[in-house]
Amino acid sequence: MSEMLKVAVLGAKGRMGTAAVAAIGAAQDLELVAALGRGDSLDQLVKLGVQVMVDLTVPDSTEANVRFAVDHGIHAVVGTTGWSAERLGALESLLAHHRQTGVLIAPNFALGSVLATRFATQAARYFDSVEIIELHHPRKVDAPSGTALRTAALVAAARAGAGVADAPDATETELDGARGASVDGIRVHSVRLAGLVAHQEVLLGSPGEQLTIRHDSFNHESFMPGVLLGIRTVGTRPGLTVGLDGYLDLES
Ligand SMILES: NC(=O)C1=CN([C@@H]2O[C@H](COP(=O)(O)OP(=O)(O)OC[C@H]3O[C@@H](n4cnc5c(N)ncnc54)[C@H](O)[C@@H]3O)[C@@H](O)[C@H]2O)C=CC1
Ligand SMILES: O=C(O)C1=N[C@H](C(=O)O)C[C@H](O)C1
Repeated sequence: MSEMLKVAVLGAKGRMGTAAVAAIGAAQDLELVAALGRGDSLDQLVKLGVQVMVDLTVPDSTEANVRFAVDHGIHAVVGTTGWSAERLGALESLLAHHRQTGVLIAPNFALGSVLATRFATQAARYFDSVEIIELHHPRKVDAPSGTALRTAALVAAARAGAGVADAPDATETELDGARGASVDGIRVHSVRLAGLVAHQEVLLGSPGEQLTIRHDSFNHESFMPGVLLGIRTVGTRPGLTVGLDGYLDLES
């Protein structure tokens, strides 16, 4: 029997961390050797011989956690939000000095969400207008969601690449925030509502028609197949991968 992969979860007592601890515990090829919370020393990762660290913490902590992992040759699977272009650039520079180490930054581990973002990116060039509505539980600390930021960036790049004009919008006066946030020119609206988990709609419109691409996560289990895929794959993909789609064969 091949050796089990030694895995640590950071943020183990949070909503995602709790689900990840259960999913890893149930996987026969993975060994959960550390379940860390805020204030726990990362030195334990080294002492325990952790091979893959899963970061499910908060935007303020994740960068330092991942840099520690990379510095110690530990692969990292990251679901935490807050990875700006600047942070990603700095991480790539660090990884250039640690060529065997892999990092996956996955704004969303739910396979349906990854597909929805892909479909929206494919559709974006064919419509005059695109806007994104993301809807989450009210305990979420960041807005817009990491998924919406990623979707907007990909949609904007697809439209720019195809030479699509800006979406029509005659707004002259606006109450602050009424038109949402502009992410690379794409309007993103954030809803926080008790009872929700994680949901997103991409609205695409042209005269006389509308296409809506919606994804719903109804619980945190929905993210776990993606987390497990990330853990099993990250060691075979040195360098930085942004988006779980990088580990999926979506072209066939
Ligand atoms: N990529 C994905 O599919 C998903 C990503 N997320 C993201 O994952 C992150 C966590 O989300 P939730 O679990 O809902 O949050 P949460 O607030 O329930 O859990 C975060 C946990 O991390 C702990 N923590 C904070 N700093 C830490 C540190 N330095 N070391 C260890 N633990 C630390 C907190 O004490 C808390 O227990 C958020 O950024 C969220 O947006 C959430 C759901 C899915
Ligand atoms: O905080 C959450 O809950 C989620 N965060 C991620 C995001 O910001 O996109 C992923 C998912 O939407 C749930």
